Amino acid sequence: MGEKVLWEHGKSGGSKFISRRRIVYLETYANEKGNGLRYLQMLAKQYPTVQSASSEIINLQAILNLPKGTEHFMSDIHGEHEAFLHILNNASGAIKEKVDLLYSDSMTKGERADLATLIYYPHEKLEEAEEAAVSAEELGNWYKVTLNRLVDICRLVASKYTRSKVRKALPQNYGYIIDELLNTNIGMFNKKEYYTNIISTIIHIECAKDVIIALCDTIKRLIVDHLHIVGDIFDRGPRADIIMDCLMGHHSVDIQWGNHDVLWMGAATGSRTCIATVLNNSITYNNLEVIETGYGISLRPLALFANEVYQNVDTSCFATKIVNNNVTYSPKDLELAAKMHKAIAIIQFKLEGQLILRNPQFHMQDRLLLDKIDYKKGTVKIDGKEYPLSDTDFPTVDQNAPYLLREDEVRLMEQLKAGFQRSEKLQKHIKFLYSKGGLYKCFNGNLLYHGCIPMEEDGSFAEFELQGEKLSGKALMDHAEAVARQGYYAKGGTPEKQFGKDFLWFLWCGKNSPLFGRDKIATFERMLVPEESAWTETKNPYYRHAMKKEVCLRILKEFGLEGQYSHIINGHVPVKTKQGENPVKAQGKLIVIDGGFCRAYQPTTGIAGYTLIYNSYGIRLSSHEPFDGVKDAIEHNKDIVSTSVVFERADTRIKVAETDTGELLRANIEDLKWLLLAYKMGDIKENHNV
Ligand SMILES: O=P(O)(O)OC[C@H]1O[C@](O)(COP(=O)(O)O)[C@@H](O)[C@@H]1O
Ligand SMILES: [Mn+2]
Repeated sequence: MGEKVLWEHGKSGGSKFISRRRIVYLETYANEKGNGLRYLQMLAKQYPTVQSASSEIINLQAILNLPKGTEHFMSDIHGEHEAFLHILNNASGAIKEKVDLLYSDSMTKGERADLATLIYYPHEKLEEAEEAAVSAEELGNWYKVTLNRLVDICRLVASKYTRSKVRKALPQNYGYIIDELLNTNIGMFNKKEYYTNIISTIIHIECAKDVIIALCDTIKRLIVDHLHIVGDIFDRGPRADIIMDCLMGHHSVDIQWGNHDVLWMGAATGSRTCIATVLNNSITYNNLEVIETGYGISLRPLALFANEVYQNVDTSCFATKIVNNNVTYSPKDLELAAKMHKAIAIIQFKLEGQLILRNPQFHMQDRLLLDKIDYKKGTVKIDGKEYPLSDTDFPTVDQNAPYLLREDEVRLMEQLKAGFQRSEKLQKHIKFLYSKGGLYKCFNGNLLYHGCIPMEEDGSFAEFELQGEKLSGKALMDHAEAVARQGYYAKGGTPEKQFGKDFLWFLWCGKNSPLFGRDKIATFERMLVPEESAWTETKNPYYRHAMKKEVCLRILKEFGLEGQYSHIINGHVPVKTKQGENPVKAQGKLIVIDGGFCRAYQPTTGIAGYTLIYNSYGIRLSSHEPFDGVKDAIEHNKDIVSTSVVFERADTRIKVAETDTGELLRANIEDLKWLLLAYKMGDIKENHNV
């Protein structure tokens, strides 16, 4: 746009020039923006005077020069709410870093760890301090020292934001006091007494604890500007619902859906296939709490059905996996869980078969296994090869119509479906996943996705035919996301809704789906075929090709990203650190940050996984030790951030101007300048009465 010329010339003024400016303004602005004037009129409602528009320009221009806000990346949380909250609290080591920065000379290592833990868990640590103090005086002194320290840390983390942004982030309670404390420099003339007086009054009127909590919350709120979740919030671990609640309360977050998340999205929208699979996954880990307590979905119908239909049936192949040794289950509990597990798994296999048969375009006919069972021989034929089965006692399977649900199974699924659809909490969480989530995200030069960009053997982008259209690369991701949305938002009972629901299941485990990235899901084999070679799930060629820098550059380019500071940030695949695997691949272009929160996988990975921090100094990768619970973390001041490596350092401190927000702010500044011109031209009148 001719904006630059316009403003340079503007300096000289003159009536002749005014008319030229007016022509340029009408031509360029109205033509380029279409309805430009109407847009400016709307903008004028927010900035009704020359003065307000000018102030905003100055404000935005100043923000461009501030350091870039910190981004925090987490992935593959898998229901481990305690570990997740812990890493969110300590911002992958970023809080400890600030404590060390300020106090490494004046406090011991242990004291600093104690202070950091207070910031993570203020309620618990305050109780501890209260109990430890021998007198009110000692406690008062502790409050005083702690309040001063927390204000210093808070001031440090607030220093890279505008005062207005900090003010908006302050908690309602005590926000005004914290604002005063943050902005009072005790070195300033006349202010020392004022400052110390605020602190002593806080202690005197017995609200030190509340102010400490408010300060700790403010530090945690300001330390990270934006959170990215690279998928797989759900399944395996105990309470994904608590994680979702926490994300909903977060000030700024985006989510790239993982295969486990879309499965839950499908279940919430009423796909019976997804519901059966969600239940199978949960019962596999004997984790019914998330369903019953978290989402208030009663499993009584399933328990009754399983007890009746699977009363005298062999369920030895369906014993649940117990990962958390702190919980003990009675043999009766375990027996019932195995029956429920078998009942729902068989329903799942039937419904999957129906879905595959009605969607030949998914090319998943090789997963139709219930009709490949030879009950006499006790075998199943998979890809033309016969395998012995460890169980053929399937009382509800009709050999002549193996994919048909029995009437009691239909009734059961209707009850369960109603439970999923009527769970207010689940529906709220899934809506949130739709509003904050997507299949991928381009953010400040990085490309984030959970699984893969499907590829052919030769490394070219794999083509999928979806609803008559051949799609690959970015177009595939965009289309797939649109269909995933259709599954939730299309009108019930329509073919669009049905296809959308089926497609959510396809995204979960479909052949080479961008979220799953494997040629098949071997749930059937893992449960029923003892021969382990049948369990192999072959990864999409992407996982081989993406190890090369040039391939990553090609992927980034496909998504419109290039340059030294662009990376792919991937989840989904646990990094086997124990076997010497490095999360940084393709000469630094690909970072795999499976958070490794999942306890079941920790013995294989060797550590609990990785998270990423991207601040104004560059990118830092943190590795984590397994989390042993909040109690242990508090008692031993555990950070669980074992090592933190700077993986890429910026040459100079990165400013907001260089970020996506910077681009947006520049566009806003430009619009506001046009608005100023419109005021000056008289096309829009100022309004001083607001
Ligand atoms: O180890 P589990 O919980 O039995 O799950 C195994 C299944 O999970 C999957 O790995 C998918 O989950 P991820 O997205 O976490 O990898 C399947 O490929 C596999 O069949
Ligand atoms: Mn995954």
